[in-house]
Amino acid sequence: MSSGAPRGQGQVVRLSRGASLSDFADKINANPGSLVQEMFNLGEMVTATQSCSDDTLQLLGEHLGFDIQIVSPEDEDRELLAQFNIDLDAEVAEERLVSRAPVVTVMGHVDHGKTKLLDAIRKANVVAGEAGGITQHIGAYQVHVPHDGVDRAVTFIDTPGHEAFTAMRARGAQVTDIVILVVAADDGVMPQTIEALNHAKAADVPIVVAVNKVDKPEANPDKVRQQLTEYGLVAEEYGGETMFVNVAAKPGIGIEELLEAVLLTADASLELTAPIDGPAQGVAIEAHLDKGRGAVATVLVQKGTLRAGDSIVAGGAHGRVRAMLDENGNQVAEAGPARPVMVLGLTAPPGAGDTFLAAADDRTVRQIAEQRQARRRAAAFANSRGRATLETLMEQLKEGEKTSLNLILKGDGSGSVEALEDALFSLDIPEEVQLKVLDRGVGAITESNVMLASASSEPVTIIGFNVRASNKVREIADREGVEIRYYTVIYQAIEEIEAALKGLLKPEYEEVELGSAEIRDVFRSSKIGNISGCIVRSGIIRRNAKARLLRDGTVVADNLTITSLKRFKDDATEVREGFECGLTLGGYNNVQVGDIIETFEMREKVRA
Ligand SMILES: Nc1nc2c(ncn2[C@@H]2O[C@H](COP(=O)(O)OP(=O)(O)OP(=O)(O)O)[C@@H](O)[C@H]2O)c(=O)[nH]1
Repeated sequence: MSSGAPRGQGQVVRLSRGASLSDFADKINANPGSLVQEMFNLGEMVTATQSCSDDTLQLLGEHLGFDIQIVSPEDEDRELLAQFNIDLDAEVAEERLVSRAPVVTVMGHVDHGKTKLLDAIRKANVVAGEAGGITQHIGAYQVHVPHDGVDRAVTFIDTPGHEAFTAMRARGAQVTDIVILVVAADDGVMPQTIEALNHAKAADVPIVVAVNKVDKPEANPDKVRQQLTEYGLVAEEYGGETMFVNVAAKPGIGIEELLEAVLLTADASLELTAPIDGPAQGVAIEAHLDKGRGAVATVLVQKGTLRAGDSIVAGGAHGRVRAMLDENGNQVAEAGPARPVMVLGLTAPPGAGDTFLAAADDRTVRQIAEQRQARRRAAAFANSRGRATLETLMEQLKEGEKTSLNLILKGDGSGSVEALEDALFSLDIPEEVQLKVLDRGVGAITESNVMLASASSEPVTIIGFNVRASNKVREIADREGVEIRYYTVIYQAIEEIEAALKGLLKPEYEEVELGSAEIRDVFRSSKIGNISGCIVRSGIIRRNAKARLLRDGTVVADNLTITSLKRFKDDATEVREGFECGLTLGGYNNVQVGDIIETFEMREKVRA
């Protein structure tokens, strides 16, 4: 069947990642319908406006005789800047480089003392008599440390935890040079310690371990050292390369030693230099809208020097630097590399991790900002769904490509996660596939799991074993193109992964979520068992639909059916988001206030 789509003779067609057939059609002056038809002939049902995977675009391009070049958002931005003669990666002559302060992020398990440590570091450094002396939280601060008789600066990102770290990395911003991993000596290595460690490793950032709370009688700092060897962090005193420092953030003990360790680690493993002259470039750390002052953004200068009066663009915002303030609320006239400053004068708050740069004039920065905004709107519209899935893995294998299967495992108990991992690694894995588990942990699938997957250079699949992701986390996964697969029995997970590895994966049915409801009240009925009084949180709840019950993000019962559904006294077939209803789950009675009921249908999967 001929579609009337034009044929190319190897002409190059550049398409943005996640482009639709309609975008492709625009570039080759074709009717979008003709490309839909071509795809159909090739065995794929794709609509004209749906965002396509790289593979789909390549397949169609090859079929029609075009040389498809897919351009990433970062490349596009570089090209945009090149139109204004700006090259962020331009080589800088050696003699223009000066050494700069290391930029440090503090990560660790909940309550292990990240916030206290950041406070202690800042306090230890407040110079007596400094004007104002009132420190402000601006998202980052710099301290000065005497080191070998020289005054050295260290910059701290003042947002503890790995959320900010991964959010920035997901946007391609490498801000952190060193991670301080805080581990409480009375608690030892905990799940988020490992998570933080994995984030740092994935980013290839050296780690200094702060063994905190050593003032507590039950503190056991040696145990922390021992525990971390299992994760490849071997203390120097044990013959390894990682510096461990005992600290007590609350009374402020060991802070100087910790700063010393940061500088030693920086000097040993990093070459931290940047040009101090030239227009400033860097990253936005955090930003908000202030009633009186308008958009307020903390930026970290990475190259060049930022001055009051400069025209800057940060993400899709632009403006002229009206004033710059440091972490003590003092006005500063200029900020060089590794210096964080709060900037007033932007048209809107940029996103954390957005790059900023100073340019020649107001007109240039306005034009860059406008073009970025237009591009973001287009990208949001196309909502990239070019996701890597077990299915794509299988396709790659069929074509004999070498590939890797990267997983993050989350489960309802550490036993089940270990069992799953053991079973995975005992599979007969084909030579062409490298199986990697990037992270593992107990509990619901979190935003930070998704961000780690999204920031990874290779596609990552998150496996949820008896645990789920909240709607918000699911939305983020969709937006970032991260695949999440849920299982309730280990062998099913193993079977599917093995099938994908052997190129046999052919799931015929998929679960389509209908909606979710929260239990607000439980009524006991001697006749029909427990009735759950619910509010529908999303989608619809339908009678006879399949359901599962979640408590704190963990599946407590699966394979349930909504056997009766009522609105007030009347039977209902379905109840929509925002409305209340009463329902029963067959004979299942172990329901509690606060539980979430998720309902779904099994639908035949549309496959090429
Ligand atoms: N004894 C003692 N207590 C500490 C020390 N450092 C922190 N704490 C206490 O530990 C608790 C948690 O400290 P935070 O700094 O809030 O911990 P965090 O890691 O920032 O916690 P989240 O923000 O919840 O992740 C607080 O009650 C602190 O007072 C320490 O060195 N010694």
